[in-house]
Amino acid sequence: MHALLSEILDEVRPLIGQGKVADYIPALGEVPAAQLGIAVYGLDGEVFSAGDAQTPFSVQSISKVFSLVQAIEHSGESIWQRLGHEPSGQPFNSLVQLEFERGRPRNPFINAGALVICDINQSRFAAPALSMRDFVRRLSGNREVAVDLHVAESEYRHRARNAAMAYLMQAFGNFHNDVEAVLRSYFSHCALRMSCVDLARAFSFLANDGFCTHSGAQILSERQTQQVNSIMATSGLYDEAGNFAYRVGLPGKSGVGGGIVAVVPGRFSVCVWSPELNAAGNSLAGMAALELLSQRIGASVF
Ligand SMILES: NC(=O)CC[C@H](N)C(=O)O
Repeated sequence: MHALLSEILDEVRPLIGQGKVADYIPALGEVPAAQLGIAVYGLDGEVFSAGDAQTPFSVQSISKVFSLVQAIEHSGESIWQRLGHEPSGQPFNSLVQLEFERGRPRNPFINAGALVICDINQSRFAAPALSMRDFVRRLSGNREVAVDLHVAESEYRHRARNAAMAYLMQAFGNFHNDVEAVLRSYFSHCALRMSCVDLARAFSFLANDGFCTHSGAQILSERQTQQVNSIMATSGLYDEAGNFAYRVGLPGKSGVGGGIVAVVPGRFSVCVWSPELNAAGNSLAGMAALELLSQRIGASVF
């Protein structure tokens, strides 16, 4: 597996230079582009990795999965009264659909949906940012995981679009807490810094019927795990979810920090990272690497 992963990275490395590092959040624009890493976490606890797999990066929208899992754990099925689980077919930060659909986001993996999930969690946790940090520390087994305060502050300073979504939902009666406080929580989740190894490990329970082997905890039921994976498969890569299903064929979730996590139920979880993005905001080399991995080992769920 180590050899296969190195081979795949060598094949996709020439793509670096063809994408663009996200700079609409200025602090993210400072990340050097020429980085590439991959880690696979097998259900028996074995880790395989290649390239910059130990380098922490900004998880960004990958945190939307952790937020959803926390919301399901603490608020259960009732969350679906506030948002849907349909693909949006729109960019992650789109506002148009939200107005047409009267403030009810399509799914938890676009920004509007993640903000509603953060609003739900804000009502449950005294210190949502700390609860999230501790949750991902447990899931990843890495007590060093921390929030990059420089990125969180940069996101807050450039929050206009996310704030517009949250206030629009408030106007429709679908937002219950102070918008600025929820935005702070949301940005601190996005600004968590984790490596490919951390993320592959943290997602392993989704490949294992909800059971996290290294912490010995049942995080979600088997049924809830299938549901989260189904939403990743249909909505995890925004308006490119169809292309990801076609090319990679796995439940996955991307972030504008350049990370993409995917799970192969019953086998392993994988995280790939390269900061340059394509037009849909997904890692260009990362998508190509996952496509090759899925093809070579026959991992597509379809
Ligand atoms: N797609 C992403 O990773 C977007 C997350 C980013 N923090 C934002 O709100 O814009």
